[in-house]
Amino acid sequence: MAQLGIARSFMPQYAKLEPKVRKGVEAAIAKFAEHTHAGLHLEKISSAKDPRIRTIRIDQFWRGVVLAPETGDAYCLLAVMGHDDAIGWAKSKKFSVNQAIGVFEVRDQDALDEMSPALEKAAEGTVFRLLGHVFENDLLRLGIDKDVIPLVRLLTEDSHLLALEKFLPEPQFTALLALADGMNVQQAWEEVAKYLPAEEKLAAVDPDDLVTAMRRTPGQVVFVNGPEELRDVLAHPFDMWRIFLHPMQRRVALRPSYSGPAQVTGGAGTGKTVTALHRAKFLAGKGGRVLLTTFTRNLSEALEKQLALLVDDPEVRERVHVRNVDSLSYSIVGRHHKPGIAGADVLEPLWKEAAEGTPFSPTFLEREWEQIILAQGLDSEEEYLACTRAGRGVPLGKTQRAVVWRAIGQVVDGLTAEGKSTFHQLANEAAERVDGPEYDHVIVDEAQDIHTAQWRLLRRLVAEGADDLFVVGDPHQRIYDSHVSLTSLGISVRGRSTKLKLNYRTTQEILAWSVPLLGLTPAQGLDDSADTLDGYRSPIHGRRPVVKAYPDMDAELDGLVEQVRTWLDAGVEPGAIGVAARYVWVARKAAKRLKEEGITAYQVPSKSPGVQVGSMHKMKGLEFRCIAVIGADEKSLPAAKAITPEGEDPKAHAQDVQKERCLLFVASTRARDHLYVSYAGSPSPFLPH
Ligand SMILES: Nc1ncnc2c1ncn2[C@@H]1O[C@H](COP(=O)(O)OP(=O)(O)OP(=O)(O)O)[C@@H](O)[C@H]1O
Repeated sequence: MAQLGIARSFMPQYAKLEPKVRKGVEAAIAKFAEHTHAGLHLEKISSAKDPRIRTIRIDQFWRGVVLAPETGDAYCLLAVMGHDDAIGWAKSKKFSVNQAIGVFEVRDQDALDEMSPALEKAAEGTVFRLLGHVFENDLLRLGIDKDVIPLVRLLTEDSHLLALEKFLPEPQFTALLALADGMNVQQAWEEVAKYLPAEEKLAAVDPDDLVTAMRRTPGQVVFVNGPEELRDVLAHPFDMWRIFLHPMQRRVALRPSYSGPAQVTGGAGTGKTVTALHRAKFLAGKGGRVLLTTFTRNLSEALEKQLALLVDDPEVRERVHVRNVDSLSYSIVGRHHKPGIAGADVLEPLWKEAAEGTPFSPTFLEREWEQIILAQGLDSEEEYLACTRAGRGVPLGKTQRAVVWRAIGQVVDGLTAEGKSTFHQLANEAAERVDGPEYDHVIVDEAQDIHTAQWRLLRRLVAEGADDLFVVGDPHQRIYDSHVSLTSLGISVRGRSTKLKLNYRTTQEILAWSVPLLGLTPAQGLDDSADTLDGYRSPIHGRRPVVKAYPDMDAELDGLVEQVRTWLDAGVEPGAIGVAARYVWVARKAAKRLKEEGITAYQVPSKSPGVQVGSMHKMKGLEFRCIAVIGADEKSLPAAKAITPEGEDPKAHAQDVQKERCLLFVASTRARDHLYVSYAGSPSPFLPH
């Protein structure tokens, strides 16, 4: 039986085929299993850049593109396209084994050849060369193909190098980008080494052995063993994350063991959740009981769905318990008594009343409670008087602390009288009530927004040791008040932290627009170190975001309706369109207007198939093909109500402004293909000028 590899490039094309054509493809693939090399009718292509490329007939119109190495009985299915496109695609590609790291690589040789004259012309006018300082031997050591080096020698500008990204294999492009960014050869090698196969020691690299190279590159080619595995791969062509992990994701998710807590960070859309899901499957597959937790219920529901796609074995699935942190606290406390949850209707008047007659605002008091008293689990006035108030911007003397303690006590008593608590109080109670570890592994997604009290609970749910905690988050997406220091909770991820940099969701154009929204303040990581988005990028390209100004809200909503109609007319499914606003009332108004115009729209989270409209907070962790961010005006972003006055607490003020920036960033980076931003009146100061 022949060995059959399916390439990553094949999947999105297969996903778009009509069911009838898919059947044809499946029948053609089945032949691979039945035949040996000689028995298959594979057509050679004249004047192809690589002599090993073939096509296979699916029907009159469709062709599969197959790589058939000269020796052995292995094939790789690379693409499925209409006849002419298939021939054009197949002719242009060249396949090779990376000489430094032994992985399988594809490059678009036609495109590179076509670029060459333009680069030569640009190089004629200057002696400067972007990579002129790098020796040829070093380029080869970094895995740059010797046939590519002449082109590299012509580069005079960063933009020329960036133009090669689409046509070069990723490890080679990464090496060149690192060198162009000013890294030395050793530093560039560290970037390339991220693509090293998982093998402990790389065997000698044979430039002609494409099959071994393919097997070493599971992010690009998956070999199927038998019809069942093939059926499984073909059953979910849209969900490539199930099978084709990036080498970094694979290394992090499938590492046999971490000696203690591990952390994965990375900008929006870099596949952190995907990595967490694979880690959960991996650990449960080894027999462990896994808690996979996240921030909200709709996020935990999304995790459940993805896990169902990823894990076939019911016994393994059974061992992964998916629960958002609030419902976890609720159910643990619920073992002892039925908790009552205090909403804003209860809390707001209590804080207002407590602040009266004190020099402090209700927000200041609430923050002091959340960030100091609940976060440190302080139970008595003595403890509060003696505690350090790291993170707060205004020092409080003993007398002031006594006033604050009394005011907060009044709120807590008010809640107790009503039989209610907040979720953070509940987390504290749950942490006290658990008898001991209930899981072997705890995996936390959206970790940046988990409150310290909730961390204490999570810490208690798993015994300290190897593979206890796997923490996944992005401090640039912090949209709540939790400024957690894992180190201060005794959770050290030192030496076990990885950053993902490649965005899988959003186009480079959307990223380039969105990242500056975050401003210049570096984000504080959960491990207390500054976190930057250096190297964060996307290989996908598309349209630039559109920013529209309107005279008033009515006109802005008309503009929204027009934009949503344009997307719908272009064939975008209603459920793949998201509309985000800073305020819930604006989101409601937008949904109402869309409905009045005959467009089905629902508030997020909704399972119904319509345009998904919601506040920016509700957009956390979700993704859409198209996003409209509305109400991005100066009064809404930052939202005055959410900002502590600078005079009251400068630190809290700065954190609040940053949180508002993050919100806009989160909303904008939910878009896969299109981002539309609008405002009425004056624009938010966060928008690019
Ligand atoms: N290896 C992969 N192959 C294909 N698609 C991937 C891969 N990894 C992630 N993706 C896709 O990229 C998108 C973003 O992934 P994911 O939600 O895991 O990112 P994230 O870092 O958690 O994002 P955010 O922080 O914005 O919530 C998803 O559509 C996911 O399916």
